[in-house]
Amino acid sequence: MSLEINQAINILKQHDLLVSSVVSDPTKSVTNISYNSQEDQTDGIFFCKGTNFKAEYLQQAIASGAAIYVAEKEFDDTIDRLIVKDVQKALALLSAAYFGNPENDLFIIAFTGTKGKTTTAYFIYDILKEVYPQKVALFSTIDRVVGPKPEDKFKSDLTTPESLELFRDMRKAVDNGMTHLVMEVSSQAYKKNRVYGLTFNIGGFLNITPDHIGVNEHPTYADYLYCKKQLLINSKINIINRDTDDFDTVYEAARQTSSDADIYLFGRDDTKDRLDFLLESKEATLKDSIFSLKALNDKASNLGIAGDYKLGLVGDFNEINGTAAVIATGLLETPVKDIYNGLQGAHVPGRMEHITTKSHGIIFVDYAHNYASMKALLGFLKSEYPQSKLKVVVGSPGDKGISRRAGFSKVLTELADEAILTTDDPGFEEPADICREIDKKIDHTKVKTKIVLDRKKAIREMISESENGDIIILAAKGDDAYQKTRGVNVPYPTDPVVAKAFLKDIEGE
Ligand SMILES: CC(=O)N[C@H]1[C@@H](OP(=O)(O)OP(=O)(O)OC[C@H]2O[C@@H](n3ccc(=O)[nH]c3=O)[C@H](O)[C@@H]2O)O[C@H](CO)[C@@H](O)[C@@H]1O[C@H](C)C(=O)N[C@@H](C)C(=O)N[C@H](CCC(=O)O)C(=O)O
Ligand SMILES: Nc1ncnc2c1ncn2[C@@H]1O[C@H](COP(=O)(O)OP(=O)(O)OP(=O)(O)O)[C@@H](O)[C@H]1O
Repeated sequence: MSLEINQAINILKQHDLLVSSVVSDPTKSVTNISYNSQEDQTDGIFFCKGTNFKAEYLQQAIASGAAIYVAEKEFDDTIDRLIVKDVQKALALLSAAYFGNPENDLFIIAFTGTKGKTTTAYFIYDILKEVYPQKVALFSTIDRVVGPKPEDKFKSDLTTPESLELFRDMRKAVDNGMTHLVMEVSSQAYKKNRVYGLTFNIGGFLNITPDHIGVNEHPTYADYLYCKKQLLINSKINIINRDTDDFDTVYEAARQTSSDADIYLFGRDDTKDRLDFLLESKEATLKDSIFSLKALNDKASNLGIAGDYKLGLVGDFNEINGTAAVIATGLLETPVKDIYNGLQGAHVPGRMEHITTKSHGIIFVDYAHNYASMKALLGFLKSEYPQSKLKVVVGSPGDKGISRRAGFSKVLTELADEAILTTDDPGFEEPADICREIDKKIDHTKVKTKIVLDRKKAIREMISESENGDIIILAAKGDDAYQKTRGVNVPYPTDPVVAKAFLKDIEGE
């Protein structure tokens, strides 16, 4: 991979990002790209970016071979440099060019939403794999898949990677023969310009509720919404949940760059205007749910996807994600039988996984980790199993999503019977303080609670204290295999592994 400095300058000029440049030989090409001084920089272009960036990092980069740097201010006047208005935007544009614009060789489907991005991305991935085996890439919060071999699948660090890694992994995907990419786009991705300059073939909007608001994320809900809606402004075809909050704002964003013919609206309420697909729940059991999709106009009928679908994942919210996936894959003219089969067999690690026990009720492991998702989850379980006690093991992270704590107090009071409050990624906060903060706003006349900080112990206690008829919900951590504690990812076996190991001890195979 390489990038000629002339080309870099032209790209920056086209986007009105270049402030000044000092370049000895513009025909020279760099053969390395990095924003981390700890990496090799031989003949490379180095980006000075980040809130915690220090001038000494550039000196390290120069010492290890950087040929030119890109920054928002002059840190050093001894080597070539491009001074830009926005280094994150520059990083995205120049990374795309450096890696040979792999985005042009991929059909990219991207989804955003406060909740359901990962689930919808896996649904689409599992459906498309039926039609394009070994040709579908996935960039999700859980895994990144850039090729068909086992080593082409690895754990993600972010929901949407930094632009350099994004284009690097797209390049790998294209070189590995991938033709389609399904990805999640977080609001932070737009806030940090990780996807700057990228146009998506299909962009989907699932929902928005207040979340990710705080010092390290979005200053206000308005900023969160602004960032989230950017996905639709940057997508050719749009799929929107008609029932989302702030629908008018979201729809207007789609209309900025797409005509009505390229905007597909789905929802559960047929009295709402402009609806293309009506979603109706038909049947739900402990293991699966059946929903139907009705086409309400010619545009929708033309996709040929109306009918019944079965999901191997319960939760009425998953029918919303499933519908979005059916429409997205329908737009690719995927045969209905493949959509049906892919959806029926879809599996999302840590999302509504259920574990049956012999005499301790049913255990659900789910990633629900704010008021809206927990309300959807507990509300669904309550309506399906009105006679059962809902017993929740949950914690809330430190250093971020502070509003989730009050959200948990509220939703546990509204819907749970018992709760054990425990540790979940405490970061630099004391987990006991976080649990107490949740506990003090719970109405204890409605729900019985206790605090058990050791998460494994909390899970074991809840299982020991439950019997058939009870529903245990291990919430908010999904398949996470670590506890983020004081800057370190402390290994943790995952909730399902802890639960299954304990059941084996007390119930045998
Ligand atoms: C607050 C924030 O968004 N930070 C992101 C950002 O960090 P940054 O650019 O400010 O970098 P920094 O951590 O301040 O470090 C400074 C710079 O010095 C460099 N450095 C550092 C040390 C050294 O020795 N040499 C060196 O060159 C680093 O490489 C970096 O470029 O860019 C980094 C990637 O380059 C991200 O990893 C990082 O995400 C943080 C860790 C994070 O967790 N962000 C969360 C909030 C996030 O983005 N979440 C969303 C999901 C939200 C949702 O669920 O919807 C996501 O997309 O994952
Ligand atoms: N459409 C939806 N509406 C409300 N809640 C949902 C929806 N889809 C999933 N959930 C709930 O949210 C949890 C997280 O789902 P998922 O991982 O798919 O969302 P996400 O948008 O990727 O979340 P995050 O950004 O927090 O990683 C699920 O475990 C489920 O409890």
